Amino acid sequence: MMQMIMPWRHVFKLDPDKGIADEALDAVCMSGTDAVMVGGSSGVTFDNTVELLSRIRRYEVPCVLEVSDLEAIVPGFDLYMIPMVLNASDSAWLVGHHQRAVEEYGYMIPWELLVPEGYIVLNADSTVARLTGAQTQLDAAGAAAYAQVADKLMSLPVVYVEYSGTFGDMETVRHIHRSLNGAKLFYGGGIKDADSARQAADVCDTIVVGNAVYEDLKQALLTVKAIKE
Ligand SMILES: CC(C)=CCC/C(C)=C/CC/C(C)=C/CC/C(C)=C/CC/C(C)=C/CC/C(C)=C/CC/C(C)=C/COP(=O)(O)OP(=O)(O)O
Ligand SMILES: O=P(O)(O)OC[C@@H](O)CO
Ligand SMILES: [Mg+2]
Repeated sequence: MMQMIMPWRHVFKLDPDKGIADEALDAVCMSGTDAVMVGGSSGVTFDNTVELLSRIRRYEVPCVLEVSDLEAIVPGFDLYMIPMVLNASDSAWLVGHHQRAVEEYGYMIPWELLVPEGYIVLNADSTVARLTGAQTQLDAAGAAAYAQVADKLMSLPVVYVEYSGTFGDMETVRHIHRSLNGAKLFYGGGIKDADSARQAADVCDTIVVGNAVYEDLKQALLTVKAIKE
């Protein structure tokens, strides 16, 4: 599974809770992005996830599910990304829901398709920060320390710096990137055009573009070419 995510530089994240027209979905899937990630922090259900997956499956682009709800785990994705929120105030978001999922799914879990992600949530004003009670007041060294726990103590393959909804502090992201040995660094939050995509791509391994797809698709599509030139 690491072989699959290693070369990713660009990912579009689509939210099953948000509608997307066929034409827009076509543009996203044919954009040259490395993968489409399906996920959101609220309103994700089994039905809206199945519906989105079946539409994306008309295309060749890799399609992965970022699991956020036990009730919305749908078979048929290429990979399952499993967020573990390192700076959550409640350990349910670090390992609790995960323990319940493993107990429930047991032997049915295709472990080779699971990719754990060490999430560091840094935008206090985001749904995911509120949901998980994330301790977002971290300086660069504090955030990098979480990243090193994920990378060096927990051997997680991915660290995900999550500024969902706002463009983050790129110096913090650079600092985190430099502190990693083995883990790949994903960055998401507020990337909405070519310029913000280049800035973020400069300081991480993989950029994730979410809300921009729904807010200004034309600009969102420019993020692919911008970082692949
Ligand atoms: C046969 C078969 C396919 C079996 C399935 C195997 C499988 C995948 C088993 C599950 C194993 C497992 C360990 C599952 C974990 C279950 C779980 C519920 C874990 C909790 C995950 C978590 C920490 C969720 C919190 C929210 C979060 C971090 C979501 C990630 C996505 C995110 C941050 C989206 C941004 O949200 P958005 O809505 O876009 O935000 P804005 O409103 O700001 O835009
Ligand atoms: O929606 P945006 O702000 O682009 O963030 C992308 C992604 O990191 C959300 O989980
Ligand atoms: Mg979003």
